[in-house]
Amino acid sequence: MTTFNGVGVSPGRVVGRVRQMPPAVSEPPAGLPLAEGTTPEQAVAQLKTAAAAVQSALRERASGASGDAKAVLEATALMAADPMLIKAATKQIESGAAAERALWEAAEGVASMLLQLGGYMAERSRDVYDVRARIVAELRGVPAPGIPDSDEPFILLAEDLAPADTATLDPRKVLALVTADGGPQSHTAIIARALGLPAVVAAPGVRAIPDETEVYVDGTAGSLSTDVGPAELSAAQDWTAQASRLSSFEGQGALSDGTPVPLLANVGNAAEAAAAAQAGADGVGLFRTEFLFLDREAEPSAEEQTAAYRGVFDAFPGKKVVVRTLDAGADKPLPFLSSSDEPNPALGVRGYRTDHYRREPAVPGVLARQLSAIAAAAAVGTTEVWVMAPMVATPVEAARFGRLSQDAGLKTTGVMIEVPSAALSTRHIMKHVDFASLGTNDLTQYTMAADRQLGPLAELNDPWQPAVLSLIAVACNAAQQSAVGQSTEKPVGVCGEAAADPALAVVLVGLGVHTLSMTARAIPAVAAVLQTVSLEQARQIAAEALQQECAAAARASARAKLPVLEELGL
Ligand SMILES: C=C(OP(=O)(O)O)C(=O)O
Ligand SMILES: [Mg+2]
Repeated sequence: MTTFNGVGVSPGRVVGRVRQMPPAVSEPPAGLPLAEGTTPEQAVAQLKTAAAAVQSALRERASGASGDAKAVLEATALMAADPMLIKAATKQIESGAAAERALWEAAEGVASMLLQLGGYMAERSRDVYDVRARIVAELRGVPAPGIPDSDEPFILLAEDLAPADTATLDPRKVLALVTADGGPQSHTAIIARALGLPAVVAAPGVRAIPDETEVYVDGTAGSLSTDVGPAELSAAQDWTAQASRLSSFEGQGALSDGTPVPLLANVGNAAEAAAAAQAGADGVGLFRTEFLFLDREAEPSAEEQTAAYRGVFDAFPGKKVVVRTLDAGADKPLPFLSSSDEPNPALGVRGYRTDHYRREPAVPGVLARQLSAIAAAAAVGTTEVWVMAPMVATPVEAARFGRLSQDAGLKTTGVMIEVPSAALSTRHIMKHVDFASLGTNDLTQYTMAADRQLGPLAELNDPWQPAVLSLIAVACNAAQQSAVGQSTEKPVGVCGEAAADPALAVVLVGLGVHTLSMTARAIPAVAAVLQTVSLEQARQIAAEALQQECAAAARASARAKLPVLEELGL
């Protein structure tokens, strides 16, 4: 029997056959000449045949897809036989370059031209890079990059998933995700939870499993086993039955004694907001606004921003939507805001810092203009709009952000507590803002000094680490202390992935967190577990977890007090 252990990041148990994600296509060496014995005419013909094959494969996939995936595939299929691309490559082949190198350079030229045009055209540069990789793979006779195509549902094994891969990830085809790399806060993990797919990350060795091998994946335990017997088959069947019981949620999040715990959604655009409202979310606890800014040459106009924010607000009339201002930095550089030359992007000019600690060539005022656009969108309709800044490290920054927001006409302002210094300064920070939201993804990476993207550090990058729980406790206690003598306590929420772990959700509430925001998919399971404990019990469970020496012990101590997890297969 062979078992591969990793970190379980999305619950569920399935049995299925695996498909390996092909490796990324490497760049053909610069100056690679035509192969001996190949004429330029032959190379051009090979290129055209490869481009046509890629186009028809993409068209076929598009015909079987729907929604966003269909649109992505159709746009990419069109690009595969783009005359401009083929013409530019032909020219290079005629001057002696190998077809794959010629295409690589031609595509670079087309993509940078599209990027210069900006807006919609700039977004098409992604399609150019995608077809380039596919045509080069076809010329080399290796599998096409990206999610494999299959008529049968399969378990996807990969190194890690890039954001672009997930656009074509069809949850009806992919039964589970297991990656050799990637941490609990990686893109793979976030997508798996959003789609409700069982997933394991940081499981070294799984890339050697041959395609079509039947395996059992346990996304709760974080394991993959090639030994599939009656016990595994029945565990998978039980999960399917339980999953359908946990697929919907109505009403409001609350503990067994009636203590309300609003369950909010993390969203990134209007479509996700509509889906979250449908799933019963009580509002939005984290609206990530990056989607509008990434891959853009210039800052989006006030009108465009206002329309995009309205799209999200409209999904939650009369409810709360917490908008997080732009969180970009050297890891996601924007030409008008940040530079890409920092040695340590996670510790650099990121999030709120891009406003106050701005460096050339960034333009000033991006944050103030974003706040005005949010205020303009909030002025119409009944949505209760709150704003918060990411990456705030000091009370002084919190005060500056509060003033900027109020100047823009926004009433309820807050900050994310995702840097240890902010957690330790909560008492002072709360004097300047109306609420705080704990970003446990970054709080964990900064507390543990462990890059959240790195699979090998997954054990450190675990929000169950007692040091992380201690900082959360410090922040919650300080928020409570700062309310002494006041009529109401300023709310402290959690909007990191920790909120989506039902056992950790209980601990967070026990530590003093008021609201939990997560991917909408996770809400039914979190709601089901929260309603089995009283506030007093949650406090005891949290106190015990806090006493433990390591993440595994903290998790085990909480789980032992929550028998409902076992009953629900979570
Ligand atoms: C919610 C968070 O923000 P992001 O994942 O977008 O950095 C966090 O850091 O926990
Ligand atoms: Mg963060």
